[in-house]
Amino acid sequence: MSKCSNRAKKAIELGAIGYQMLPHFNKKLSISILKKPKLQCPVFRHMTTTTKHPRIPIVDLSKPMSEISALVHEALSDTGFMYVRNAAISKQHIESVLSMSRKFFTECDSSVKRTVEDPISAFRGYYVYKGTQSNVLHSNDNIECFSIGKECANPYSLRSEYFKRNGLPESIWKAGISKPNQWPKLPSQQFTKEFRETMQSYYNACVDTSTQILRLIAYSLGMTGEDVDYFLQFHNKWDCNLEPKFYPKFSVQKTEEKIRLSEHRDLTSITLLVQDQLSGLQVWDDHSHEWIDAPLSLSSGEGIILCNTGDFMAMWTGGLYKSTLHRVKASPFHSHHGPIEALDRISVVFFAWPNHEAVIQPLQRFTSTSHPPITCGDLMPFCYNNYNVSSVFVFALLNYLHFWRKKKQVMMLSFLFKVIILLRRETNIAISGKANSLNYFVRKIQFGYSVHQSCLSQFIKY
Ligand SMILES: O=C(O)CCC(=O)C(=O)O
Ligand SMILES: [Fe+2]
Repeated sequence: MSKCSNRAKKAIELGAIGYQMLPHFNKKLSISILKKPKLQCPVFRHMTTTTKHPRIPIVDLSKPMSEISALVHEALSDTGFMYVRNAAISKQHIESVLSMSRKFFTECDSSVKRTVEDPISAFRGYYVYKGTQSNVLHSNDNIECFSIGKECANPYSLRSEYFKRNGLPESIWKAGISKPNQWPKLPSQQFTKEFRETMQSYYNACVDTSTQILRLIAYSLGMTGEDVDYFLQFHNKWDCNLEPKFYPKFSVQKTEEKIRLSEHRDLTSITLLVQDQLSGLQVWDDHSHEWIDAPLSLSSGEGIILCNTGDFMAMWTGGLYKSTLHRVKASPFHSHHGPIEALDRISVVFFAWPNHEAVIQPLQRFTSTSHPPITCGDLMPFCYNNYNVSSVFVFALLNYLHFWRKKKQVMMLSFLFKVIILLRRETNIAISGKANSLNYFVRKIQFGYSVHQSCLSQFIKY
């Protein structure tokens, strides 16, 4: 595995830039399209064996920070992943959020889910996406999601500062991007109430846990006293996202490994994850060039959760704390007769983001990396499905020109193809009654362009 021919490397390099270009297929992958992954060989990654690895340590949050910070530093600068125990999320929290999510996904029929459908994927409501972006119709990689944001009387206030500062009229962002949580009316009143209470209380427990971890991260970077709250100032609105996911079960014909969610990095400060099956999540290990299983079992008797640092933490720390590729693999079991079954799976993911208007700059000791400051909200549009089309369109176009100059023919064609798809989509949106004003259209293009400019200069070297 360590050997990667130059030809393969080159091919990967070409492929890597355009990788996961369409954010509406997988919305958390945005930054991955902006930087060349440091990874050597995605093709070979698929060929490697998978091993369980002791390199993801368990950090006990009940211990003093001085005792655990070295372990945190080691884990986050190594794989960017660690398990935490004794967090503000209890075992009961985990059990109830997993069982409520399972109940919602498996017992509610599509008519109930449709009432909370989130067609523009603004991260509040129910939606389905393809985890591997496969174009094969029968590919079983649909992932059902139910997403909630911070529950508050006026969710628009969470992002208004950012959007006003950027001169975007409320009509563009208010109804779509900053909409309230969409709570489903479930088959019984009891279920409806419990579902909502469980989700909200789990969200709050995630906020408390993220607070603990962000302080611990600051400490592990050498900050003491009041400075351990350094990262909290950027998160004080807790405008984050909680997302239970359902990976349906399916039959596979061959014994080949089946990926259910493609490799990606998270556009977060930190991500917190629980899953209801022992296995599924895998983490790419840059040292051994292998996928590491990150098993996570409830049966361990403690409320252990998996935490990883995302792109924002990597920016703050000049890449010292990693934003590492990870993916979800199916857990197949062999029935004595008939085909192989891949088990269904529930995971609940909490994406902790900074406030939209928060300016992200490397910490002083990492300023040699000299990224220009960028706000969190500048990057988030890559996550918004509908809203974001122009940003992606402009991005694709500029990348296309960039490659054209470098005479990278293969990618040119691929980008051209993507540009055509996006153009078609954009035109449809502009023509449909939803966005019939030229002003809206032009604004989106301008916004997309400015996002592209800042992102490109920010991440191309990263
Ligand atoms: O479902 C999982 O275990 C992982 C999900 C994930 O990585 C993501 O949504 O970013
Ligand atoms: Fe992820």
